[in-house]
Amino acid sequence: MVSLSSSRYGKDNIRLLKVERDPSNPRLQYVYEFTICVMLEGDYEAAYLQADNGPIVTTDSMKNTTHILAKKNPVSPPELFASILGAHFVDTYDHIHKSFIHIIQHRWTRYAVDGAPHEHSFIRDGAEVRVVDAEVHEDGKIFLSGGISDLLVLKSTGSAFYGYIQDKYTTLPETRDRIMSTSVDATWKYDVFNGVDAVRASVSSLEKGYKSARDITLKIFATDESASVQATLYRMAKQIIDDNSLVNQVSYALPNKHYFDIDLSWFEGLKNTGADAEVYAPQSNPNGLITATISRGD
Ligand SMILES: O=c1[nH]c(=O)c2[nH]c(=O)[nH]c2[nH]1
Repeated sequence: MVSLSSSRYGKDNIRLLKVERDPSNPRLQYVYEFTICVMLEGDYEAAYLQADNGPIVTTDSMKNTTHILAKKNPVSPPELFASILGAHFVDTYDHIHKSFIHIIQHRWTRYAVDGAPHEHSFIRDGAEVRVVDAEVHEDGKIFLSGGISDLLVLKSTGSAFYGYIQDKYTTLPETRDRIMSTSVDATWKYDVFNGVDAVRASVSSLEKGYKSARDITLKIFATDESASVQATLYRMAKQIIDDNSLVNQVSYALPNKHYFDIDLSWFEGLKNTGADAEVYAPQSNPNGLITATISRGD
């Protein structure tokens, strides 16, 4: 005896790029490139249990729907587009009860030519992406989260690490000045929205959520006299919650990308450790991984 405990299905890696043209100057353009995953949950058990395809909304149709709704709606901010897309499936099909939309927005940053921002030319400045998740229920509730992934940062001073457990397993030297580097993975959750119109009414807060989370991450990374990745992470998350009334939870996953001093004293007594360190050895593995979720209230 077995039973179907849970199931979800959909289309992953739907790719699209949308060009939006300024109404007063069609050469002034904005581009949005997304990779999207659409997943649905509902009453389609017969497809699994009886090989009955009757209740299946095809994953190919999900891809088509994504393209059509991107044509008919604004795609920015991605939180709004994810809500529109997710609501479409639960509103259109009675037997679909929940949809899960995951959007990765790839960075195309307008660049300057002869000192002036160019109207329609963009540069991919790094691997960093903006991420959005929308969980849309048929009763209209929309659970949104925004995020940043693969934002690679490094500071060459302003980070210390000492005072930790010293026991027979410890070899790590304490340091008052080290390189700190991480690839930021941050996620922030919003209060639940009641319907797409409520999301639409909060577009400016969603845009501000993304901009302020990114700015705060970069600013606190740079300015905090860091005692540890843990302490710096907490300050970032707290500031994001303090500055965004609709955000109720922030999570970070911060790999600690180590750069170790290289002892060169064997060569003519060269001093290259501690305060004398200038040439470091980047470590690819293993790496620390510091994670936490910080919530509003208790
Ligand atoms: O900021 C840090 N936190 C740690 O928990 C840790 N552990 C370690 O070896 N180096 C570091 N750095």
